Parts: sequence; structure tokens; C-alpha cells
Amino acid sequence: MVEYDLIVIGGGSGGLTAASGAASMGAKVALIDDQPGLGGDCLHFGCVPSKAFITAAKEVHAVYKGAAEFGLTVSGDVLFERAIERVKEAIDEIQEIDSDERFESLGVDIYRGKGAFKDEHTITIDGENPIKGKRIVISTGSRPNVPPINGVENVSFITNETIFNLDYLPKSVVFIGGGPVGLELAQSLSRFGSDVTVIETSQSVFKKEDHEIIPIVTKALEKELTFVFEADVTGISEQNGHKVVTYKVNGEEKTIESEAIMMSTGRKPNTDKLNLEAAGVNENKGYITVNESLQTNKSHIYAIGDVNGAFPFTHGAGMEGKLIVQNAVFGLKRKVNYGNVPWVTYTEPEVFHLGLTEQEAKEKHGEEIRVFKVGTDDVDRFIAERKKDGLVKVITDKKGHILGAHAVGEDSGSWMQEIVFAKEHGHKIGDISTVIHPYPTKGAILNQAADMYWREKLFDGWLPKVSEKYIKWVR
Ligand SMILES: Cc1cc2nc3c(=O)[nH]c(=O)nc-3n(C[C@H](O)[C@H](O)[C@H](O)COP(=O)(O)OP(=O)(O)OC[C@H]3O[C@@H](n4cnc5c(N)ncnc54)[C@H](O)[C@@H]3O)c2cc1C
Ligand SMILES: NC(=O)c1ccc[n+]([C@@H]2O[C@H](COP(=O)([O-])OP(=O)(O)OC[C@H]3O[C@@H](n4cnc5c(N)ncnc54)[C@H](O)[C@@H]3O)[C@@H](O)[C@H]2O)c1
Repeated sequence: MVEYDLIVIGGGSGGLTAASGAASMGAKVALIDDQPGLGGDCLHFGCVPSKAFITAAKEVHAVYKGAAEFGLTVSGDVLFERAIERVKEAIDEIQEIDSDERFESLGVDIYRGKGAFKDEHTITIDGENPIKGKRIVISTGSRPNVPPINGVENVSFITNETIFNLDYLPKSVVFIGGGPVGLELAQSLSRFGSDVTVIETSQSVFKKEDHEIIPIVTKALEKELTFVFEADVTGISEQNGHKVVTYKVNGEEKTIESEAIMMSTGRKPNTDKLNLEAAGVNENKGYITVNESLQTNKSHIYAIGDVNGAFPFTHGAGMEGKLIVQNAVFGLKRKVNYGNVPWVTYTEPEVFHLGLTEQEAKEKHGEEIRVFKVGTDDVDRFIAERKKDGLVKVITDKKGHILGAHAVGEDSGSWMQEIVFAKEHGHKIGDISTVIHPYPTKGAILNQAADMYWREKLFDGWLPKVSEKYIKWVR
């Protein structure tokens, strides 16, 4: 039986980072993946296709918006198949970077098939060809969770795994679930020309965001999407070639018809085929339980990425993959820290999130926190570009150390990155004032937030009193 220093099960963002990192450090590594191409969900059904799709939809939207404003007429139907082609082109191009050859050239042995535990050191591939690993990384990701709604077995619906294969643009789509997967794709389909309704069980979307960010982005999305909140979907069916979704709001039963249903109701970890019992690895509702060093209850077995449920983003899986190389290959006990890891939801406007929201900061640090807010209507570049419905919020402790930063605004995922650097390296918000931002960039909004900090310090603190005395004395 072939023996490895490290066996990685799952070739997505987490697994590829762990496998390539460990092989580069000289470890003998096996990587098992059950898909024809490496790259996992992010490349095939997630980040990459969705961002290609979103960009195509943005271009279409800009054409209609610009035409309406400048007296032009746009006619004809959107060539939806071109958007799908662009998605495929993006996947194919990036697939070349995530090719088998590249990982093999780094010294990784690739096995295709379903990996499963035979015992705590042995993995079979499709039930055969056992291989042995001193250490094992589980990075099998997640898939769409389909709730047990009445009729779900009999009615076809779309998920993120099938939407990028649509060969027509549905005239109307009901999204069940308004998380990031749903909202990014709902807005895009609406921009291509579908009539889109999002049915959400909670009372709002963007539930993890700061309470002042939520209404701004919701209001912007309401211009393009119809929302139904606090709805309990009771059934789906098919009548006269149409899908029918039945739901209850305030106890009243309602129905909505559409050409397609998109199930965007969250994720489910890929652990059911791993035969975890054979290795005695603990899980909780399918998510593999790990400690801060990303070890399972079996100290030589690690779990990273979506499958541990901690921070289900590609860059989260990547960060955990890097950490695992240090822990699994060098035997270190480095701990994971998500406090400085941002996320972005790529709706238009984009929503940027880093660290604590104002509510969370108050719960953790009491009333002594400080909040610096700048509206995009106060920043020249946003005014010039007519993007005035945005907000940046930086939350600090009383000394100015950054606890959290949040933004809603066009491309905020790009121009907020500076604050991630500042927080990671322990800078205070005031330090952002000490670097020059070219005029008029969008990122200068952070400069304005930092200036607020200095203004408060200068006008409310001890300095003005001392300076008043000094000036009197000098004169
Ligand atoms: C529509 C959508 C858009 C997204 N957009 C973003 C975004 O913009 N930014 C962002 O950061 N995140 C985004 N995400 C989330 C991101 O895709 C995931 O967090 C990321 O892919 C997780 O990586 P992973 O390595 O944990 O798992 P995955 O990428 O899912 O990889 C797991 C791999 O393991 C394979 N596998 C599963 N079981 C087995 C087995 N038993 N044996 C062998 N192989 C197995 C799977 O087939 C897959 O290839 C998005 C997700 C979706 C659905
Ligand atoms: N831009 C990004 O980085 C990005 C984009 C997409 C996804 N992701 C990642 O993928 C993860 C999963 O996103 P998601 O949107 O699939 O899941 P989610 O759990 O974040 O959202 C699912 C939504 O569906 C709702 N829901 C569940 N069951 C329902 C029902 N029966 N009826 C009506 N509503 C229902 C939930 O209340 C929730 O709001 C995210 O947490 C994120 O980490 C990231």
C-alpha cells in the first residue's frame, strides 16, 4: 500500500492550498477529488461562474440605464447564451491554472474518485485502492441544502450547480432563500430580464451585516427584486407548465407562479460519503468538529474549508489550508483567527464586512466603543459618479484600535481592503490619515473616516486646552 505524509480529500480551494503547500515543503502528498477538474465549488459552481455572470449582467444593466438617461433606444433580446459562454470561458481559463499537471509538477499524486475512511489512517478511492496517510486533511466542501418542502421530489428546480448550464433565460424566477448565493444570482437574472421574487424565511436579508448597512443595500435591491419576508414556504408544484410556490405570511396562504424556481436555501457539508465512523471522527449536523488548530478529535486528522462550517468562503478555506501546512507538516499548533478576515457580497452595491458589527462590538466592549461613519454622499468621487447611497462605518475601541469595518457601495470590496491591512497590523484608525490618497479615489472615504477620529481628538480632548494656553502665553 502506498504511504503518504499527507492525504488531502477534496480538491477545492482548501484542499489545493494544503496539498500544494505541503508538497512544496517536501512532504509526500496524495490529493483525492471526485470531479473531472480540480478547483472545487468555487471554480465550477461558485465564485468564478457567479462573478462572470454578475459582470455580464452588470454590463447589460448599464446599457439599459445609460440608454434611458441619454435618450437612446435599446431593442432586441439579451443573448443570454453569451452570458453562459462567458461563464464557461472564465472557468476554462482558470481551470488551466488549477490543472492536474500543475499540481503533479509540484509533486502531488492525484487520485480521482470518492475518498472514504477505511480506518483512521487508511483511505479508499471509490471503495478500492487503499492508501495510507500519517496525517489526513478533510476538505470536501459543501453542496446546496434542499429543505424538505412538500413536492420538492416531483418538481424540477435550479441550484447553483445547474444555473450556469441554463440554455434559456426564464421569464420569471422565484428564489427560495435570500442568502449571498441567492441575492447575487437573483440580481443578475433580473438584470438579464427575468422577473425575480425572493422568498425569505427571516425578516431581512444580509442578517450578518451591521444594522445600518442592511436597509441601504436592501433598498437598493428592492429596485430590481421583489422580496417576501417572514415567509414559510409550504409547497412547490407544477401546473400548466408553470411552477407554483405556496407560502404562508402572517398566517395567510399565498401562491406565486413562475417559469423557474431557484433553491438558494443554504449549504450542506459533504461528509455523508466519508465513512467518518471508521475513523471515529466527530461531526455536528454533518459539519466536522475541529479545535482552533483545525484538528478533529483525532489529532492527525484535520478539517478545513466549508466542511468545518466555520468560515465558508474561498479565502477562508485558503487561509485554513495554509495553516494546516504548518500544523500537519511541521507539527506546529498554530491557531486560526477569523477576526481579520473580511468578506464581500457582490451584489450591486457591494457589501464589505470586517470584524465586529456595531452591535457585536457593544456586546463585547460595552458603550466605550467609537463609531466613525461617512456617507458616500460626502465624498467627491461618489458624488461625481452619482453613487451617493452608500456608507462606510469603522468601529474602534476608545483608543482608536479597529474592531470592525463595514461598507455598502459600488466596488466596496476593493476600496475597503486598506482597512484589512490596518487591522491585521494593529494600526489605529488615525494611521489611515497619515497616508496620502490620490484625489478623487473612492478609497479616500476611509481617509475621511480617519480624519473624523483626529477631529474628535483635537477638538474634544486635552489638546485644545493646552494649545489655547500656549497661544495666549506666546502672544
Ligand atoms: C454561488 C456561490 C458563489 C460563491 N461566491 C464566493 C465568493 O465570491 N467568494 C468567496 O470567498 N466564496 C464564495 N463562495 C463560497 C466558496 O465557493 C466556498 O467557500 C469554497 O469553495 C469552499 O472551498 P472548499 O475547499 O472547502 O470546498 P470545495 O471548493 O467545495 O471543494 C471540495 C471538493 O471536494 C470534492 N469532494 C467532496 N466529497 C469528496 C469525497 N468524498 N472524495 C473526494 N472528493 C470529494 C468536491 O467535489 C469538491 O471538488 C460561493 C459559493 C457559491 C455556492
Ligand atoms: N460573495 C461571497 O463571498 C459569497 C457568495 C455566495 C456564497 N458565499 C458563501 O456561501 C455561504 C452559503 O450561502 P447561501 O446563500 O447558500 O446560504 P445562507 O445560509 O447564507 O442563506 C440561505 C438563506 O435561505 C434562507 N432559507 C433557508 N431555508 C428557507 C426556506 N425553506 N424558505 C425560505 N428561505 C429559506 C435562510 O434564512 C437564509 O437567509 C455563505 O455563508 C458564504 O459564506 C459567499
